[in-house]
Amino acid sequence: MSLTPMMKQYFEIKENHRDSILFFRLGDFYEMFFDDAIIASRELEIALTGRDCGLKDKAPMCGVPYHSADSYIAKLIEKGYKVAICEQIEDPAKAVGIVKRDVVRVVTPGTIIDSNVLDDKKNNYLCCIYMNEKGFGIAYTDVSTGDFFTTEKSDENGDIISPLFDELGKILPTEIICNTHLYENTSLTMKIKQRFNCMINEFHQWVFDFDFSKESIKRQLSVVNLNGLGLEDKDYSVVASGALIEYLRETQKISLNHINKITQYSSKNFMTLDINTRRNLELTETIRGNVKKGSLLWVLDKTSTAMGGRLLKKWIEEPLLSRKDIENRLSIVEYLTQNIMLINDIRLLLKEVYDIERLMSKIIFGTCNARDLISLKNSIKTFPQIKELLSSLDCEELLNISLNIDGLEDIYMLIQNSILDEPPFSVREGGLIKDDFNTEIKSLREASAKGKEWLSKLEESEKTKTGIKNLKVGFNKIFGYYIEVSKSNIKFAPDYFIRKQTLANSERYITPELKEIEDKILGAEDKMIALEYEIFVSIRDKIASEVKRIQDDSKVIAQIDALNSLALTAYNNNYIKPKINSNGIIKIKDGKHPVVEKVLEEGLFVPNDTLLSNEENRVLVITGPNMAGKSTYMRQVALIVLMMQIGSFVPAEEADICIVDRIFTRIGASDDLSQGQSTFMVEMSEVANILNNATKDSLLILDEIGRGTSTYDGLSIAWAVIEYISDNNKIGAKTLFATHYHELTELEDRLSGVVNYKILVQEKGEDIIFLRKIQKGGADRSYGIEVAKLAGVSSDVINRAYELLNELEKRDINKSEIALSSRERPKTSKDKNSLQLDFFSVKERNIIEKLKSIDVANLTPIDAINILYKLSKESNEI
Ligand SMILES: Nc1ncnc2c1ncn2[C@@H]1O[C@H](COP(=O)(O)OP(=O)(O)OP(=O)(O)O)[C@@H](O)[C@H]1O
Repeated sequence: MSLTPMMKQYFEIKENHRDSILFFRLGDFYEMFFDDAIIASRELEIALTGRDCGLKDKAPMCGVPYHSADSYIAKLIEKGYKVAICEQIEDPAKAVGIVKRDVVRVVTPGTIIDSNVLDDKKNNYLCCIYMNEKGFGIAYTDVSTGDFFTTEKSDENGDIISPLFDELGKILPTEIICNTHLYENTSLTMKIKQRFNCMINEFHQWVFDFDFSKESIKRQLSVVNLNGLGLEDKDYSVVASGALIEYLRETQKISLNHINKITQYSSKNFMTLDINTRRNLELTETIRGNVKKGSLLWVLDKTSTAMGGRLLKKWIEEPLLSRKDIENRLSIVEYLTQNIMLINDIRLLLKEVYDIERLMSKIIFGTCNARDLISLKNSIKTFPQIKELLSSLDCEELLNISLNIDGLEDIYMLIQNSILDEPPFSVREGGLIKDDFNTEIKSLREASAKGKEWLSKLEESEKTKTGIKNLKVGFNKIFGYYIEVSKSNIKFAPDYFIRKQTLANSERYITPELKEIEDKILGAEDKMIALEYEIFVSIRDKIASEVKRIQDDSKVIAQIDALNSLALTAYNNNYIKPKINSNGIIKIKDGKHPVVEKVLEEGLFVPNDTLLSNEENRVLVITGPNMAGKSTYMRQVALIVLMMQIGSFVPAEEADICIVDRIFTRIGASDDLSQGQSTFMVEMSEVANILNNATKDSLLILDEIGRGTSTYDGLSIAWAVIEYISDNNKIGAKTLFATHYHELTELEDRLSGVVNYKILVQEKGEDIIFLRKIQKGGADRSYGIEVAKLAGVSSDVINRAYELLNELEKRDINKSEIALSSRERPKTSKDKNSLQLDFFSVKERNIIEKLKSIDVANLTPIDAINILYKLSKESNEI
């Protein structure tokens, strides 16, 4: 027994696409066979059947209709498979023997372009990593928009893994291809896969070659050399970019002309945010639920176009470091906020602009329809007005952008003159092209219309001839045109009526004359459909040749949309324009958390001030009861700084902020538990990362460091961390440090730059009232049991907890007396007295110091009484 010719062809094609599920086109279906069929039938929940393949057993088979294939492909991609689409590549009518077939495209998570599957306001990145011991290059592209970026990092002896993760945390690719060096590091690839929830595969090692890559880039960009592309001395970037282009060539099979620019950037241009910080600050999605609602993006995004939405998201992910660039964005936002009418006008105008960035890729892939072209036409119509707006905003000067509208009029007129105003979705069923655009279309349409006139005349004459009043001419796809006669009138049907179909209540006939008319009508319609499609494709290709210009214009529109969105948010929420300083100060008056403020009922959010500097206010140790608002306050400061650095106004009454190079956060438990690390281990590795990478220009948000282990270990770690961070010779970074270890408030007196802050609560009987106000000083209690009570923990447990607390506090006092006497004192001073002072609390020490300074011998009795009264009052406040 041997394989059928078709199965032979199947195996030959499958051989080259072993890692993909092969969609094999047979008529109106894509069929899958053998293992592919077993997998697909399980994943898509479709029936598994069998097909004779020339062997003893039938081949397992399942299939999906051609017309609804997109949704099935999307489902498989979502489940982590690649799908190779195999089409008939010659006209079956002209084929000699078996019709030729080949794979026309491999769809992977990173190369999907179906707009039903992609999120409008999110890029879908395919990423290539080239890595060796000394460094890495990353190139990534969004095939649906044509964006292509690359960056690299090399460090002979340093850490290249953290920067790699930082970059990936920003890109969040859906698919990664990499070289063998990285792929063989299975623990690293596993970590990448789990952390970023993406597909990661090795690509041919021979592709990761500098000269080969150089040639690939030159071919893709149609340039003779790489000069002026920013890729000089960027060997890692060149190799990663070349390999990525090669992967696209291999999977997409067509030349992707919309990818015509490579943007090389350095991480030094943007604030570095590691993946934990992005998550903790909930920049683009929430920690719980991973949804946009509740994130900073949710508050800031008032964009009108999908392109603007995607760009704003990118801005939030890449806060700027250049003061000039930030100020330029801010000044446009400021101008707009002063002209709310202008903001609204821009919004109205931009609402008419379609996602032309993705539309151009559809044009390149040949998947756009006539409606898309109408949308393009309507978008282009707004361009002259948008251009005018840009010049009124000084965008050309401030942002160095301008809208190039030369020649777009031709595209507008081409679509206007050719495409009907409301064409169907399908481009293969006619009804696309205007009569006047093409004389042949006009005469074919006339012939078809005339045919329909003949038909109605024929109907009338047959009614007269036969006397059957309710006789009618109809059409269906299988039998074509027919004459229908109801059951009760069949007896009047003449002999020249040839029976074609019998229905329950009627009989259908044809006549030689009807057949003749049908041939004329259908012949004209078939020809017309074919011609309309041909004309449509030629128009599409003509527009494709303008891809670069339209893409550049779409980028300009995205910028104005993103700025307008920032302005509208600022206007609606009464944000203010932040000042930028170069002296390392973060000074905020009545700052608010942009998201919590929106979630709470209007007026309920309590604003707070902040003062951080390189000197006395470097590290703020923040204490306060559970639920008081410590985390909210710290995040609010980080978000206000970050908003300023994307060029946004900020939620505050006044803000004078310095540019920070990085924001680090260590908050709560991460989800690395799946990777076999304990909560505490994760916490400590995050702390290690911060201590290793923070600089004096960084902003650190540290929430309850050390709480993941025993009290004394945790306290000691937290203490040591503050010492290290506050030391100008080590890090000296501006830090907000929230803690329930009240012992840490002692550091205010020991370390320069450390200041205590507490968030106030008011005790009312057994209850506490959260005031949400921050104030200088340290808190004395955590009120954990009161908060547990508020949370609804049963009174039995609460009462028992109070009992235990009393018990433990008593024990703790005894223990701390012992501990204090055995604790090794810091050897900071040789002065015996000052060493002994360490035995006392800060307030006690202050009192002792005051007493020491009083000349007791010369005091009058009244003075002595007054002093003792004052001191006893102070000590009562302890
Ligand atoms: N300034 C504020 N104004 C009004 N409500 C606030 C404010 N800050 C925080 N809240 C509310 O208080 C809740 C608790 O705040 P948050 O989580 O910051 O407390 P916390 O002190 O960090 O608590 P814990 O120590 O238990 O982690 C928030 O969910 C928010 O609704």
